[in-house]
Amino acid sequence: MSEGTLIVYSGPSGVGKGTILRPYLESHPEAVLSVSVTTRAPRPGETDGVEYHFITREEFDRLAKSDGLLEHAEYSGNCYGTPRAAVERHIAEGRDVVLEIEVQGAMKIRESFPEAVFVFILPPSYGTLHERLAGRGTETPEAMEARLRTARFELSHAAEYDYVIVNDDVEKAREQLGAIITAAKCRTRNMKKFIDKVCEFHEYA
Ligand SMILES: Nc1ncnc2c1ncn2[C@@H]1O[C@H](COP(=O)(O)OP(=O)(O)OP(=O)(O)O)[C@@H](O)[C@H]1O
Ligand SMILES: Nc1nc2c(ncn2[C@@H]2O[C@H](COP(=O)(O)O)[C@@H](O)[C@H]2O)c(=O)[nH]1
Repeated sequence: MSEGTLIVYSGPSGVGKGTILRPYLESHPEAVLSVSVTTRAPRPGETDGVEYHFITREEFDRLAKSDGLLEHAEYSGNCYGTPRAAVERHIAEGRDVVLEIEVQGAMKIRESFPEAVFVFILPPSYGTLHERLAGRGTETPEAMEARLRTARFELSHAAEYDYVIVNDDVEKAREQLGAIITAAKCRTRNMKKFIDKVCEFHEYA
């Protein structure tokens, strides 16, 4: 069995990452979204263990110290991290794993998993990003300002990703994401074990 593909998926808050990704996950049961741990409070409608594992700062520090996180970062005053065990298990089982994480964490994954595929979602403009975040209505005005400030830093790192999708049209962006993941899964570096096995078979056939 070939290993699954690790997909690192980033973009500023409110750009539409969740909106684009959700249907992909629904129609690709072989792909899983890693459920991060966070110290931020749940938003209305969020459930512990579904969108995030909501934990205290003490629990977060313990996990980070015991090497239980693949990466972690601070974002807008809260801590976020990717639980290591579930990701490693899914990849070994041949499942694709999506990490929806911010830029600092993505750069750490780049060092530890250079074979991962890195996708960044861009808004058509900064003004549109503002409108979408405001339209979602989940943030206080202060939190929204902080997220928009962070967005400038994140946008300055977009060119370091393998692929960039401009989310000016949800359907088009969804198609592009599907095409990128399909192509990434065929890369020789993801298929190396499989290729080696086929070559071995031919030697002895
Ligand atoms: N192409 C689009 N055109 C118009 N509105 C959009 C588009 N894509 C997403 N939206 C809207 O923008 C808002 C933010 O989208 P979403 O919650 O998916 O962003 P996000 O990047 O996942 O944010 P966060 O990182 O904060 O969770 C939502 O209200 C969504 O309906
Ligand atoms: N470095 C990490 N970033 C993460 C992780 N889980 C989520 N995130 C990113 O944080 C921001 C804010 O998320 P929100 O749910 O509060 O809007 C967003 O960019 C997420 O992609 C993680 O495990 N590590």
